[in-house]
Amino acid sequence: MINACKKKIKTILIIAGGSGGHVFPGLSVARYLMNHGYKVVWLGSKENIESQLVPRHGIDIKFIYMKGWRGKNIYKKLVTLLFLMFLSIYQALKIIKYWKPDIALSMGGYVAGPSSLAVVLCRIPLIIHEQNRVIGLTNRYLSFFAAKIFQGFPDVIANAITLGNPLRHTILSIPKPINRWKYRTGPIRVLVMGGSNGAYIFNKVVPKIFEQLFSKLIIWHQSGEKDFERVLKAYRKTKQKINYKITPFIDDIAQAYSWADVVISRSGALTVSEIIYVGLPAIFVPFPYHKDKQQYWNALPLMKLGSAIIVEQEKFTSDYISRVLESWNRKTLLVMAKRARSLITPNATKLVAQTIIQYLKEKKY
Ligand SMILES: CC(=O)N[C@H]1[C@@H](OP(=O)(O)OP(=O)(O)OC[C@H]2O[C@@H](n3ccc(=O)[nH]c3=O)[C@H](O)[C@@H]2O)O[C@H](CO)[C@@H](O)[C@@H]1O
Repeated sequence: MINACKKKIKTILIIAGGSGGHVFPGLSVARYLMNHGYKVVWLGSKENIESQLVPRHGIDIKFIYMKGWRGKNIYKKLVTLLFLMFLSIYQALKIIKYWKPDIALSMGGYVAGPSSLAVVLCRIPLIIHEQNRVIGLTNRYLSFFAAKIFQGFPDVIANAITLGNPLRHTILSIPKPINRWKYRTGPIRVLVMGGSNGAYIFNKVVPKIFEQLFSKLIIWHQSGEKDFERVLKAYRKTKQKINYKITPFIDDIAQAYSWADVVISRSGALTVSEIIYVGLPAIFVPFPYHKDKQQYWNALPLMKLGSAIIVEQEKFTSDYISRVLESWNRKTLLVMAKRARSLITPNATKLVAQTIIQYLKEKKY
């Protein structure tokens, strides 16, 4: 009798893995849902960023084995992919049957395909979220099975709801550019970000830019774990002891954004959304190996607005970027920062979480 009266806490399964661009927005939504009395569980993969980050937020995470399939031999690739696909769907099915979630939100990454198919096979409603300005292959197929489709930017998927990309609450509380810039003097502060794992091109070229402009710049360079020592050596070789800081991964990215005058960055969907929200001028170098050029499309509206420039990777040389940086001062940068903020959208974390909550209420799951 007592049990029958007890209200069951609804469980939301989040599927996201591989890189920050999928995991951080998932964590933002998870935090909101947990603060509103919902239980969140997570499916990811063991080798990636989510295995460390998610448990730190008090969320139960389980893993499936799924990898990317780059390689030259097409048959080998296909057989490996099929084998991995079946294995990971089987693993996901077992986990889902154990957790019995009421709904699943797939934020993408390698784990998204098999885990979301397992969700559909278990007849659990699936919501997918596309962060980029072009739809990825996995989401293209999953969209046929999804109960709802959310998108970060408008006009990407015909029947999707545009809710924006969920950002971390620490980023949402950064003051506006005009207030950040108010008492700022001294060299221009350049934040270098290569997506979740650092970018080799920045690691190779930016120390040379620093060598050319060291009296005019302070650099905070996110190198990725793999290249950290090499990048540190490259800066030390410049014989300058001050005005640079190298970090493999910046945990408190809000602090870095608040500090920066300008960002040199890849244009992953989340970084672009964060730069818009915070209001920061940028030099974007899109990841050049995506067939759909998603990072170029992510950055394009900012270039059109005049708050950023897009530099293709082969044109990212120390001479060219030094010239660009020298042509900017704090006054020009503030104008650019304000332009970026004109693309700001409402709080996507709240919108995504509230739409899920509403769906659960309407369907009485
Ligand atoms: C190479 C590749 O396939 N990249 C894709 C990947 O990007 P990836 O995850 O690398 O990049 P995103 O820009 O989307 O997200 C990076 C996230 O990590 C955070 N961060 C980064 C560095 C750091 O030191 N600290 C930190 O917190 C950023 O603030 C951001 O929240 O997923 C994105 C979202 O689908 C896509 O748009 C990208 O094209």
